[in-house]
Amino acid sequence: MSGKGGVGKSTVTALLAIHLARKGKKVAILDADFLGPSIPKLFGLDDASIGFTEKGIEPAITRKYGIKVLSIQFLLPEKDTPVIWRGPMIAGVIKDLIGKTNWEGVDYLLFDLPPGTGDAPLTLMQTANLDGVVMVASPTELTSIIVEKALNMAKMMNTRVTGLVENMSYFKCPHCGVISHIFGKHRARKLAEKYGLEVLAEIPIDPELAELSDLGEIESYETDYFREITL
Ligand SMILES: Nc1ncnc2c1ncn2[C@@H]1O[C@H](COP(=O)(O)OP(=O)(O)OP(=O)(O)O)[C@@H](O)[C@H]1O
Repeated sequence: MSGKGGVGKSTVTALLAIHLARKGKKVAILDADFLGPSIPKLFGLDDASIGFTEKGIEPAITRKYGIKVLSIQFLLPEKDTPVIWRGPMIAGVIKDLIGKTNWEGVDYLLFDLPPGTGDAPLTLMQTANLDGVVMVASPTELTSIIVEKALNMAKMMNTRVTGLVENMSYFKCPHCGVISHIFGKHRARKLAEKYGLEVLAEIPIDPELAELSDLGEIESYETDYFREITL
């Protein structure tokens, strides 16, 4: 989850799923960002369809690492159909998708959430028996109160925070290799210290990552920024 939008939640969810899959784990992603689902696009699954068997909804499968992906996008009549739902509807659909999908054999189920502390994180924290929350933030957001609000939500809901991911943390010049902390240095580390949390990854701004994401080829992104994650 994240306090604000556009900080790279979906990108980080995808990179974390790839990290775990490369370690031999069976991974699934439930795209719970119904209003702005972007997980299918990252994996080139825009035109994917899902199946229905006696075991429930069968998610789409990514090409390279066999990650199971379920998104509301797969259930809409047209790609550009908006989802216009009030809170109780969102909560109901999240519960349905968790309960009625075939997650058999999956070691890790990741949820990509919409930004903020709204209905989707509330529903998951109340009903999904989560192992933890990965908080994603950009350096600029890390000094604002908004990340702390999200951290406090997890605390109030008795949900463990697995750790922080600082996205767009720095930029490494492709010509000379110099690292520039454009938006400030080690902000996640400072916040992690304050809350006794772990920094799971510091991910740079990388045009290659943006391009592969746009092309639906995020599984071809080779660099892994994640440290060992203990759940
Ligand atoms: N580290 C990065 N380097 C380069 N581009 C990035 C990086 N992280 C994210 N982006 C780009 O920034 C944009 C927003 O990322 P993303 O969709 O993952 O954010 P989000 O937090 O999930 O957004 P939303 O709040 O809309 O759900 C995308 O175009 C993505 O490719």
